[in-house]
Amino acid sequence: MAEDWDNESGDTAFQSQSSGGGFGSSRYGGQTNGTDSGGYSSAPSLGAGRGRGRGRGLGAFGAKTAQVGGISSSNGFGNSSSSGGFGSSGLGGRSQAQQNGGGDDWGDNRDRGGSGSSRTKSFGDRGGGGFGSNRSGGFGSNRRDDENGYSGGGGGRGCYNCGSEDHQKRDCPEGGQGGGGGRGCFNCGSEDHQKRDCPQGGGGGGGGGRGCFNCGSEDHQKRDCPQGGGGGGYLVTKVTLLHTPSYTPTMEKIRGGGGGCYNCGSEDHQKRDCPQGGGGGCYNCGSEDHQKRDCPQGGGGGGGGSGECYKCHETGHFARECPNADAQASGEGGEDRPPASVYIPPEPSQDEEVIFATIQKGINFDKYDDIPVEVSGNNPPRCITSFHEADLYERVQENVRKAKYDKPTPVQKYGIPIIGAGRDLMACAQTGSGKTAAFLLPILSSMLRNGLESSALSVQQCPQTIVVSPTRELAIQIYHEARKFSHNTMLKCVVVYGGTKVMHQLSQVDRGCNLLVATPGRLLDFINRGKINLEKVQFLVLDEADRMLDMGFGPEMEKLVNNPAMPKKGDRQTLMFSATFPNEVQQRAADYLNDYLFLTVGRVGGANSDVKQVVLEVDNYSKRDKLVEILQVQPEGDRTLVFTETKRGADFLASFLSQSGFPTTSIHGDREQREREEALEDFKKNRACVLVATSVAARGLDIPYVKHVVNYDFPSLIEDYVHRIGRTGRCGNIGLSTSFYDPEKDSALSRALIKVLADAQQDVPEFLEAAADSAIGTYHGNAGGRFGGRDTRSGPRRGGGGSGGCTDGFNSGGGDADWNSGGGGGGGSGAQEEEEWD
Ligand SMILES: Nc1ncnc2c1ncn2[C@@H]1O[C@H](COP(=O)(O)OP(=O)(O)OP(=O)(O)O)[C@@H](O)[C@H]1O
Repeated sequence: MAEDWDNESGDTAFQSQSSGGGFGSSRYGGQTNGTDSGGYSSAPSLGAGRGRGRGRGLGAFGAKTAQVGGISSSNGFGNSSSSGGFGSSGLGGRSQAQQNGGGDDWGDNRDRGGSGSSRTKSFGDRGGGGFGSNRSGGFGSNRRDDENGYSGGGGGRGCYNCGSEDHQKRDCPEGGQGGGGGRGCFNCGSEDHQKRDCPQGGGGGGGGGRGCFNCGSEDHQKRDCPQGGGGGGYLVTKVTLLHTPSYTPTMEKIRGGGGGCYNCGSEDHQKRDCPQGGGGGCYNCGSEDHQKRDCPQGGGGGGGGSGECYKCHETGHFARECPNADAQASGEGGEDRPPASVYIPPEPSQDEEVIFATIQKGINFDKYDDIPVEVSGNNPPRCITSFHEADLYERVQENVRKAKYDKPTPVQKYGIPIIGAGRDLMACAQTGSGKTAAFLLPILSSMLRNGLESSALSVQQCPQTIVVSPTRELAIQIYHEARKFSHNTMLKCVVVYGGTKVMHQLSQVDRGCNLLVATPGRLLDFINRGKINLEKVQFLVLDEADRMLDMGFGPEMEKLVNNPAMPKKGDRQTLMFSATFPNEVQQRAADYLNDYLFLTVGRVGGANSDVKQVVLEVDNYSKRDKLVEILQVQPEGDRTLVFTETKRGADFLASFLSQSGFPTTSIHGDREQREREEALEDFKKNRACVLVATSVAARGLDIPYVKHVVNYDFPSLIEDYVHRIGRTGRCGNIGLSTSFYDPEKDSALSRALIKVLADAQQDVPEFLEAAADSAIGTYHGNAGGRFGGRDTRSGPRRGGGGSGGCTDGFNSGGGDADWNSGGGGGGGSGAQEEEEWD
């Protein structure tokens, strides 16, 4: 589950806390990654120094053309609140240097960068260099001819020159000295002499630039610099990973040349005098019991000491007490991954046109009415047929009109009265069919009618509604929907999610909070801080509920519902929504629900039938060509969303597509939150017509004009497939999905895929049938009987209680025998649903 997002091969090498030096040196040399396009590297994944020093590094990037330029993490250098985080960066690389001379520009800047800088030539061309720390801790060596394109991280003991643990640098048989472990001269790159003998003169240790590392002048050395000495570095301030040909990252010196404090950035004092603390305890493991040099965990790079937790980078606790540790481990949508969250999201628009902007209904919107619906459980209320019948609060009704919702979708027709009647609900309806409004409209109406509780003056906020979402972007989207429907009311909606500055979001909550949308890690953090109190919760909503209850988020949800302040089930309303609900998750969900109704629109876990599904047999080596072929015939203005399984794969592909003439951006869990939001915005605004994404964008996102979803890599779970292709074909619009099926890798899902295709009346290719015949396993999905075809309470061969019927003759029971519809009103038997293949 979470591994889609955060546990990717190739990244793990960078993640060891104990080995990650504070000086996160990184290099993806020009040709090392095997792409024609030269070495694009995923900046975050290059964060060799992600360890103690949080130096994710400015990702090295060797691109063939200068315009394509290098994208890299915004954070590496000079993380403002940490002494660490000097990510050595190599922008340039062999091909850039050779073809464009582009390396010079970058190199000049970096040469002056002081700590963490390295010479242009060092990367991709010569290796060498790669650290130049004059302060604490780690280093990352960049070795020449490193075909894997990476070396660094440093921080270990042993020789800083050749990396061997058998000796120290001073005894290194390979010679070398000064900063960086390269052979030959660190100043001019020649292998004929050492830097001390360099005829071109040369700088001090660490980087080998000429002249002063502080101010760049060639007239003096750093130690004599009239501007004072110290660190410095460069930050990529333009962080949008928009791989357009015209893109050029902007470099800006931060903490430039200033000696000053490595902890808080102030130039008034040194780190040791920093009033903000700064590194009590061990920089390696965070313990206060010892210093880094005594750390029993060994390793350790530089950095640290910011007073923030090393795991989640929030203040107020150490890593060992981190309340977000579980969320970290689970890899929630990239939730709370380092580096420190300093991002302040833009204020939402007050412009009504923006607030009420929505996807236009498509030609199949009215066909929603043909989809069979079932409600099982005790005494379901009657469904509604129009918003007028919905008994919405007047202002909410008005906002529904402004949003141009003139008719409810099935999940709204059934869901709104169920929630309005105070019942718990587990609702499953196809992607893009309006589940968000199905829960928001009755909740907002109820809150407004029954009185709002929060006060901007309270130290603690007691929201009456909590909506949890598995990804940050989905949380933001739900928040905007809540704002839309509560427009012109006193009701206060707030969103909190990881990757953003904690203080900022605390201040948002302080303004008053009736409805809180949140990702789990940040929510639990705010609860632990005493900022959010759950005692007034009336509505607890789990959007993408099956995801929220699976192995990844299950523990967080457990903590949430078991919080002593949370009203017990029965005293709160618990509402769960998703397009997929595997049986085992349904069973887990039941623990949180009280006498709930189970609403299904269409088949549980079925794909949206407005999406044409094409499956192509494409082996790994042909995927790129095939994708280009597809994009070449894509009509102008259409957006294409391409899914890969790994974050690094997403970055490689995004870079490749950009260089192939398709403006492309990417979103995944290793990107800064600012980058993620900008990427999405670029895609929405068509500045990039292709978005390459991992599963972090698979669920819930409602992006206009996405006409085509491409599964470049097949997902590992059939539910992910259903959600991914559901990013198109929304709200009655027609969409297209193309999935590359690699027989070498994807056969385990062949049967589940056939079922999804057949259920949605799609063509099943012969190669897939053949694969399914020989596939091992008989389950629909790889977890065994995952697709809940019905309410699991009903047992085999039993229909649910059926709904009370719908006045417009909705097929709420006793419908098409193919569907597991309950007997109308009074229960009765429905057709047997196939839950498993065998
Ligand atoms: N009754 C309606 N009339 C017109 N448009 C609607 C209506 N209900 C929802 N929509 C629009 O349909 C789109 C999809 O809605 P929503 O995002 O709630 O779908 P969803 O079922 O939650 O999808 P997913 O399963 O992907 O999360 C949105 O743009 C929403 O504004």
